[in-house]
Amino acid sequence: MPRRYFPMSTDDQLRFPDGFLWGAATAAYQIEGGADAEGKGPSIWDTFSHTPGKVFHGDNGDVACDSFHRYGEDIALLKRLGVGSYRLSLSWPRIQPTGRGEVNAKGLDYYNRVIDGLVEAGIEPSVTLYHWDLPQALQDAGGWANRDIADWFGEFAAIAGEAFGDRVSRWITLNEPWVVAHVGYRDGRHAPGIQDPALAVAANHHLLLAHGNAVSALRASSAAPVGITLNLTVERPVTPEAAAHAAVLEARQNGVYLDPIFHGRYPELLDGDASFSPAAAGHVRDGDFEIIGAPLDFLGVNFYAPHYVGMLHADGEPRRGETVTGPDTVSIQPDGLPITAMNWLVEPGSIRELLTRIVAPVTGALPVYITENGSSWHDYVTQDGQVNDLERIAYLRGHLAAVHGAIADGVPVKGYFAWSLLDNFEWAEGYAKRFGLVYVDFATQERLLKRSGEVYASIVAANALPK
Ligand SMILES: OC[C@H]1NNC[C@@H](O)[C@@H]1O
Repeated sequence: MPRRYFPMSTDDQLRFPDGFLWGAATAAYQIEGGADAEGKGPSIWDTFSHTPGKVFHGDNGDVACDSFHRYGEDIALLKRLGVGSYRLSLSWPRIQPTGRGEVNAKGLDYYNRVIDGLVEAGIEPSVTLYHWDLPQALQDAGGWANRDIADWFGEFAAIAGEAFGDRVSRWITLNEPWVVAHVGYRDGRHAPGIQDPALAVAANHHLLLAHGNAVSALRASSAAPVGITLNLTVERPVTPEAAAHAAVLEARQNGVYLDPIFHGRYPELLDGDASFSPAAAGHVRDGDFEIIGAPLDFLGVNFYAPHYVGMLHADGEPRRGETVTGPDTVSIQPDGLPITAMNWLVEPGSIRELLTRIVAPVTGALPVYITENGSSWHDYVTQDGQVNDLERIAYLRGHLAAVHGAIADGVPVKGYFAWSLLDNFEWAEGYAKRFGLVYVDFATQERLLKRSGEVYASIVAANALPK
């Protein structure tokens, strides 16, 4: 990657390039509530969260942050942050209650209100078509394991493009398809709660076909740029012997999306592995890679933490900080690295490694947006009504400095969306894990800007990070 120098840093701060897009992100099921309001159909997360034992504390998204009613408050908070864009997602079953055919006009009305409110506030709507809340009726027809879903999703994308395409500033087809396929269909921790590797690998491929169909549908109905958001992993081997395993893990999470989209194939490293490669499992048909490889205008990258991997000791006993992950492999929590409330490592340099070692060699000059980055901590409101989330501030500063470094390395990162605007429904963790720049009191729905939100607002205003 050619090193490029531009006046990015003065003595006391790290300046981001002119026009760098600052944003904040949420997702429909995590904030809206209104689970059956105004014609919305059930999603797989409505079903899953109401299934005993699936979500911590029995939490569900029936009300969440009540953004179905309080989106005006959310827009006011975005204005307070001074961000240029808001990344929101559309609830497919709010727009198509059964996922196919009939369109719910009141569902379109809701998103028109939100999008119009953003435009009026001078905030660009960055819209994710799918952020995990599949219409239950489509899951009843096989969900992402049914190849027909690629057409159903293309139909939904066309409806969204025609309804909102004149005001949306950028489209993201899918959020984290790896999580959809492998957490939803392989280990079952997320909706629909299936544990079947064969269905997971089928879902992996059908998500990509759906993505390709959505790109075409959006191109036909909207002039806005189109991309996809992938949660990519940085696997760090702690010994030379673990390097091969680390490479396989990166192929299983990164390669199974980056390679089909940008190289028209699945990772060669997974050839013959039918439990991870859709090609080896026989799902690839003639013409598929032409659909999947539809040219994009940007790549969205979600990143939170690296993973350290090693080989199990000869005695078969995991050492302190090691968790067995296979017959001879372990994941490792290195001493001395902070961990968040989610038990994720805090290691800011890893986002720079992700962008320079994994993303840039694939995307080249294609614009990249950090569409999610953030951290969860045990936040609380002090007697004087403050949330002094100093750990989140440290995480934010560290990762922004690392993104700044990646830009200086020549990676064309064009924007950063903090995850998340609000504390919200953190999937299987329910409301126990807070990621927001804004604290939400779920009993009263009051929103309170945290110290990290104030710091983020000052970084956005300066387009720079104080050293
Ligand atoms: O776990 C934090 C976030 N990760 N990416 C997807 C989002 O929906 C999650 O809340």
